[in-house]
Amino acid sequence: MKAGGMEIAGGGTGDRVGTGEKEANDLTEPSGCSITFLTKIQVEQNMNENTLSSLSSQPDSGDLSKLADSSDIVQEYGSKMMELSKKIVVVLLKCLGDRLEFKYLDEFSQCHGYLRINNYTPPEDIEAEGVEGLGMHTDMSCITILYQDATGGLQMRSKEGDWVDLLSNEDALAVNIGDLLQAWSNGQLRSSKHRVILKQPVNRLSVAFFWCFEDEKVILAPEDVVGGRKHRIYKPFVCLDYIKFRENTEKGRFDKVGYNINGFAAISALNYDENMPT
Ligand SMILES: O=C(O)CCC(=O)C(=O)O
Ligand SMILES: [Fe+2]
Repeated sequence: MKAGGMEIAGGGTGDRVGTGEKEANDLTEPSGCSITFLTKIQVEQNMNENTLSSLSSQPDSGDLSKLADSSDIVQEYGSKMMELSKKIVVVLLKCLGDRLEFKYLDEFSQCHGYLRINNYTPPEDIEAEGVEGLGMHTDMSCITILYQDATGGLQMRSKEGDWVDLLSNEDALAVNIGDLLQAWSNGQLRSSKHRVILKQPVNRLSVAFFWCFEDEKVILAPEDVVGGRKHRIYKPFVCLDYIKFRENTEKGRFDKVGYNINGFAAISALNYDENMPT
């Protein structure tokens, strides 16, 4: 589908909101990274009880329209997110091993950024336990940097399987590891399961910045990133193939997370043990 002059993968729960198509509002970063800004979003209606809806179907959502129209602001925000993503990945590489930030930063030099503005409209007669705005999923990115407005509602799933509220703080950004980095790090960095629960009868806005490897990149955990497991738990795969896999299997499945990186690239069912990142 097309929205705002850009093609959008409608209905995906992850981050693939733009295609490789270059459009007028692409920015090329000096480092060789590029960013695609989506100034309008469109997510298929009725994917999730009509709570997550498109910008274009919400002409009265003043804040969102203003944000989308202010392309200078959107571009500046995207550029800052690109810079921040690079800084975050340096920290993550340092955590993975001594001097790995020098050795492997180059692997991320062609990363793209996608910006998605999510607008949630809950029903007026919302019940106390709330309504699901976005079902449990993992992001397909390397990392996602997320802003949520004061309404709150973002929840992370703990290792024990409990949902933990990520309290809203308009001065803070949340950072998620995505599936691509989970695979690249041989599962040492875990892609977080998350969802959105709406508890208040007010519109909710979030801005998600997805930082992703280039489509054609073959993802294979480097030898000294493989870590304590001593063997790779994911077979090599082309980034775009995983994105297509998710798009195909998730259409209409906002509430399912079964089709994740483990299902796509885990080397064998034997790897589905308690140590397997899920
Ligand atoms: O709206 C939120 O807080 C979360 C959005 C999200 O997880 C996503 O767009 O992938
Ligand atoms: Fe997400």
